[in-house]
Amino acid sequence: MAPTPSQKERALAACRAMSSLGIDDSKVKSVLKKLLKVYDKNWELIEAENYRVLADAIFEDDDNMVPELKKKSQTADVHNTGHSMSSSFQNNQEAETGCEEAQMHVETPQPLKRLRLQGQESQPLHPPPNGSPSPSSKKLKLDDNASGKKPQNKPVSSDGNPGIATRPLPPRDGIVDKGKQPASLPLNHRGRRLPSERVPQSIPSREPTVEPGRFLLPNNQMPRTQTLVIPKDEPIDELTDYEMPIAVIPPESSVRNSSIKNGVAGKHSGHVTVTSSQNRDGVGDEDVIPTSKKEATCNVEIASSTLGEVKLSLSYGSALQGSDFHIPSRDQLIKVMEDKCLRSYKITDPNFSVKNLLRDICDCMLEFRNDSNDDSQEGSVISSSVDVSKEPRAPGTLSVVGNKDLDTSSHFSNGSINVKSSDDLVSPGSILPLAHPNGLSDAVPVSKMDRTNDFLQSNVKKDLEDPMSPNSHSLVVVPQHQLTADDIRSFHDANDLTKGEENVEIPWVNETTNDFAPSFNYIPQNLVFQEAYVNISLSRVGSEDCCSTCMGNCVLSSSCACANKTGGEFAYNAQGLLKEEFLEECIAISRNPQQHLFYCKNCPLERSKSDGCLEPCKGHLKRKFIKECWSKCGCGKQCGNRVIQRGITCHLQVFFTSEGKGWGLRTLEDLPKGAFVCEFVGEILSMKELHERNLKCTENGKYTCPVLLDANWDSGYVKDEEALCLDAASFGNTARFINHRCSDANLIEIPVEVEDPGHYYYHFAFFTSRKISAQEELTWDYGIDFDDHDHPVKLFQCRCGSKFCRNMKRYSRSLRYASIAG
Ligand SMILES: C[S@@+](CC[C@H](N)C(=O)[O-])C[C@H]1O[C@@H](n2cnc3c(N)ncnc32)[C@H](O)[C@@H]1O
Repeated sequence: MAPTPSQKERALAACRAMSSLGIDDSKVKSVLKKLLKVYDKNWELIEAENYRVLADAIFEDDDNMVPELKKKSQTADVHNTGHSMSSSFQNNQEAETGCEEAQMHVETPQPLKRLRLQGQESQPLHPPPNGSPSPSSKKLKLDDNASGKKPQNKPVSSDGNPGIATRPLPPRDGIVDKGKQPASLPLNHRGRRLPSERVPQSIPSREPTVEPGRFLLPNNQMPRTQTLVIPKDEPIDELTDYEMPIAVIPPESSVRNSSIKNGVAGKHSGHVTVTSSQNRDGVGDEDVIPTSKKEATCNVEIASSTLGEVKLSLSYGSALQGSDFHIPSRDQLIKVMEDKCLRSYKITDPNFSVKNLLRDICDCMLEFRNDSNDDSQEGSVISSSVDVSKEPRAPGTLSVVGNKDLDTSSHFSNGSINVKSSDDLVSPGSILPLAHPNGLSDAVPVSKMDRTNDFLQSNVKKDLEDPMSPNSHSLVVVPQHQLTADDIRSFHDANDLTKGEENVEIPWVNETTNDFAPSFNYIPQNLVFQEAYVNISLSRVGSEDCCSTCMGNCVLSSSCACANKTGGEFAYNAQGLLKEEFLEECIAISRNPQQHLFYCKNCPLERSKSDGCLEPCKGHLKRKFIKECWSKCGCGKQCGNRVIQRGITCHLQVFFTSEGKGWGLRTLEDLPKGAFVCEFVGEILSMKELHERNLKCTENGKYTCPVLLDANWDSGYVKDEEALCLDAASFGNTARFINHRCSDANLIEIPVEVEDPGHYYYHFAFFTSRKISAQEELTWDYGIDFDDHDHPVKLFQCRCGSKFCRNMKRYSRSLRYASIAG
């Protein structure tokens, strides 16, 4: 059909727009013709977003030219090949409509779906002029499921994430004895350290340690975590001020052929990754990760530090170190990149440039600066750069460090792009999570940036060795998934999810998925939520409840009033470990609960359900208590009968389990039998409050993580506000990560009386039930009866792996019955 004059004008305008992209008129016209047909002459759609649809169609047509030609030659139908729409477009249409005619009636957005199958997520969306649905926005919607976004493997977490089953209630044989969820403070058996003595110990680890916050891919893929790539043993003081590294763009084929992994060049390839992760001895961890040529990949990292730095780092593996590799000029690089953006990602906006893109990425990241970061110290300037291109062992590394005012116009020489970076110093403190713009990899590098203009070796070393150095601010891993406001608010420092609340740092790592540690508020001590009555007063501590006449270390004496309350003997020996006999008794009670149950006449748990019909008590475990010395005692703070009060002293790590249990807790050091690990800390709730929370669980998906403090419910009528539990779902400590294991768990929970002689409120402390090796996961038996579907907390399918697994038995039993019945 002959175009009307206005159509002609529009066609000319389209040709002009496309010619600015280097596309010739004949090509434009042929594709335009098809588009008009498909869009029923809806020019607005074609003109929208600077002829984006048209450009898409042309590029796709080009992309498919070769297969199309092949196909046509096979079918001996070669005419019009150069003028057809993309073969995939056409083939799709043909498949869907069956004939050319039908294409005319296809709804306008439909072709767009096909036209934008790849990499369109990040393209700007502008509504079309006539207010009709934007092709791109429509496309985004349509492609939601096909966007290639990696589905997030949601961790099972007790903090309210779906899939988290919490709550261990009492168990065995239908008897409710305790419910629990992990959380809490780790203390060490040798826990002599005072809270004030926050001197870190070195963390012995036998296995390759995983840096805090690092995400590692399974199957021996390379760790994503990386830091400044600094050549080992390489004189860093030769690095040029302000020069930003860069260099090496691998041949197109190399990039294309390499799967995007988080390769970090290692010893074998001559690369060394130095991270700022440090243990408490202040010794910087160095992770030298070898990578084979086969594994050589490109790796994209984006990170920021509390100093307001933004670092973009592109690195390439060893395969690129061939003799024919050369560093391109900046102009070459930018031209190739812009061409690639145009061709591969269909970015047709004339305002687009790679430089702007880099600047925008840095700006976006800096937008995440929080309030504390805004308290910048005036006058301080960070300008740092590393010219990695000078580093013979790390050729292939392209890094851009950006600050607020990224100056991409800086000089360029000898194959390096130099970026001046500067920003006001940001007060140290919080670490900012940042969004990852390209979803390539989630590395979390940690880097030490010198405050002065030089990135001198001496300074680097100093920073790496001194965790208190003002420059020792870790950059943060940027996970692949989009961060929610919740993520950002609750982001946990990978080096210490306790946020400094404990005597020791407790890092977290995820070697399995891209998820952050769950969000919750870390509290080192139990806190009353609202209604719970916790009566801690000195006047309630009678002379029989304290050893006011003692001096020094009670454990060295034969007995005292406090020991009397623990059954006549101290529970701890002189080394601060549980005495064997005491521990074995506790273990026996836990493993044979049926023989140690009591039944309340008026069970607070049943009462809390308040559904008008009071069910009989299902039973609670009668436990052995430890009575520790406290403020009214005459002994000193160093008394050996004050173990759990000192808090966590052993080195623990939160990690993402590979067995489908979500996050878990493990020890980083060998622990002897009877050692205190941590206390279960959470909000202190009345049973009624717990019940109300549980009712809301199904609505908000946030499951409680409770432990009943029911060990004293046999003492008579327990008032509602005195029947307590601890919920660690929102406020808790490290113990909230301890997973359940049926029967042969390596931790045992023991009630400890410190402040309240009444035993309505007590501490719920975890001790090792056997020797535990470094790297072993810590577990305890929640006491769950997996057949009891009546208790208020969601059950989970147990993956404890124990041969005594109660859930597994039930499962296999039901299978057996099923097969008999069948
Ligand atoms: C207190 S939380 C423990 C930490 C939890 N894994 C997380 O990711 O936050 C208890 C929850 O962990 C999971 N869990 C604990 N032990 C488990 C086990 N043996 N098998 C499967 N899931 C388990 C369940 O979802 C349970 O509700």
